[in-house]
Amino acid sequence: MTKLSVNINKIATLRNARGGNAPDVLKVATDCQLFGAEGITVHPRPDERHIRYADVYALRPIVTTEFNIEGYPSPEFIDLVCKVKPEQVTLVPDAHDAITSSAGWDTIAHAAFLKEVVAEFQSHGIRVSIFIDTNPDNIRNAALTETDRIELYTEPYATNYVLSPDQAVAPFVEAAKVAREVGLGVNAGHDLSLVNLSYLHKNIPWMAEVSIGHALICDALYLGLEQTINSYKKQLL
Ligand SMILES: CC(=O)[C@@H](O)[C@H](O)COP(=O)(O)O
Ligand SMILES: NCC(=O)COP(=O)(O)O
Repeated sequence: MTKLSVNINKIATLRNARGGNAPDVLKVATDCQLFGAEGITVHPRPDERHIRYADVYALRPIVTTEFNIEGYPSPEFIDLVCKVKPEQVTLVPDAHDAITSSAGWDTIAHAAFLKEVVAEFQSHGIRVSIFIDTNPDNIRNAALTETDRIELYTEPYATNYVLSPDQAVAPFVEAAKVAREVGLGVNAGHDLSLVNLSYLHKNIPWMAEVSIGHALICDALYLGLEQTINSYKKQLL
């Protein structure tokens, strides 16, 4: 079964817009799990523009499913993750000022660094996943770091899906097969949505987890908009 981990970054973006505590990130995490999410993902960025380091500590006791913390393994990030001890950490090669994640690791160029960081997290009992594109050499080299899993960076799949689902998914199926051959678990994420998720899952049913944020939170707004407007109209009768 492929688990759904809900990325709640965008809830924090909305909260931060006004400086108060609405929407409440902790309540949203609790409710996501109540409504069936099998994990909660956060990606604290250095500028704390959405999830803050303090949120990550506060979320730890709230997340009773699987807590997945994503980010670039800077000394501050490593310290945070080792203290919070999530079930999983996903290593992402983001630049300090990245708008969002836009590439996977070059696991050949960064082999020694990744191996060291993977070992450090695993020594704290934390499963490690490496964010990666579909290049088979990168995946084979990821296995040499002794990471537990990889997370396939699915933005190219999402972009190309609308042109040709078959062609879009093909490199991802090949990549997931290589990962399976070398003993790595497969996660996937970035720009997955109601439009493209089911096709990816049909083609790679052995994915362990997908983490979805942006589209899922947008859909939650749209799917809830009618009921919400009705509720407000009733206040004005
Ligand atoms: C690692 C990854 O795939 C990203 O999708 C990330 O978690 C999203 O980050 P932002 O919410 O900051 O765009
Ligand atoms: N790891 C991917 C993730 O957590 C969410 O990405 P997105 O759905 O916000 O693009």
